[in-house]
Amino acid sequence: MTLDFAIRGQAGALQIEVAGTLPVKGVTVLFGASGAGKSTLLRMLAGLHRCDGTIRFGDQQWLDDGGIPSLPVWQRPLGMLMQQPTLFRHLTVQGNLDYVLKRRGKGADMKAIVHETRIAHLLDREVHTLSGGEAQRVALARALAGKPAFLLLDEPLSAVDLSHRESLLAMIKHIAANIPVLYVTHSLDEMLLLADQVWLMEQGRVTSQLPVTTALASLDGPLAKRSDASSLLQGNCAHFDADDHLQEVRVGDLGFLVPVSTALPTGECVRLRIAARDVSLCRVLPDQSSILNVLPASVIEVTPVAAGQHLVKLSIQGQFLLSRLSSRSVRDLNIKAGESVYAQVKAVALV
Ligand SMILES: Nc1ncnc2c1ncn2[C@@H]1O[C@H](COP(=O)(O)OP(=O)(O)OP(=O)(O)O)[C@@H](O)[C@H]1O
Repeated sequence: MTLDFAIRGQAGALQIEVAGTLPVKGVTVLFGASGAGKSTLLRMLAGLHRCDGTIRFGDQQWLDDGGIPSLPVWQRPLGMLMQQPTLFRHLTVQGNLDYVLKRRGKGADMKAIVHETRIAHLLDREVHTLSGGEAQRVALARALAGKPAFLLLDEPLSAVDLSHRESLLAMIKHIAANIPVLYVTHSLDEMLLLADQVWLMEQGRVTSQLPVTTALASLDGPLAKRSDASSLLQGNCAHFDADDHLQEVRVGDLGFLVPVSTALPTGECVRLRIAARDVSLCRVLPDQSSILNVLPASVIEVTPVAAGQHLVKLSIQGQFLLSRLSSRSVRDLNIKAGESVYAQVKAVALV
């Protein structure tokens, strides 16, 4: 079942008009400048901000221009997490969960949810005694208790301190394997870890809806223009060299060597994150280099991105890799579309 919508509404002076189909699987990251209308779009979908148009989930009509009253917020099978956890402060953690269970949590496996969100030790606590990270985990558990068909997450890590972000992100990633998520963030790290799709939002409009690998590598898009522009490659784990702690990851016919502390299961599907500034190019295969990953690639596109800097989009086994080079190197090496080169990848990480 998909969530299909074509809605419009007003947020102050900003007119929001968006049509889309939220994929039924994985994480769709909604990305855009501050004030683009991301939070308002989520609130519109949830029924918390007035809008016109249509929203349909399978055969369930949530909003209809034709005059059918819109489905009330609490009847929409959505779980929502805001920047600040919105819990009832006069209730305990258990009280907050019970509140949802009474209304729409019929059949929810609370044992599994409490375990998944690691809040068993918090159930008797008063909400006002929780840390930001703990409160957000309780809010996540409460969202899951309503047995949502979709999760709408609006910068859920912004009130969580750094030390708890990683575990909450891992939790969200795990949950997203079963429940589709629309996720608002400004963070490239979060996008690289979670996103399957990226929707770019500008001034109340969604201007592109792309797979994350394509969005990252779109040279005319906002992600490639960032100084921390990065690529994601999909691969499968192969041999682990226990002596040097290097995990081989096969990307098509090529193997990347990735430093890891422990071996990953052979065949496991992983993502490789490679910053554009960690990729340099050479014309011939260097015969003596400290760089472990030197791989043949072909140039797709070259564009200037900043003073004295060019971005090169490469194809490597049919996937995209970005390289940020000095304009002088681009000129001296005569890097242009269609050329064959070697990409020297200085740093690569598993995400
Ligand atoms: N209830 C409201 N009344 C008036 N203006 C509003 C209202 N809600 C949002 N706005 C305005 O609408 C615009 C979009 O706000 P919104 O919070 O949706 O943007 P955003 O993309 O989520 O931004 P950020 O990334 O900073 O959270 C902003 O200019 C905001 O001030």
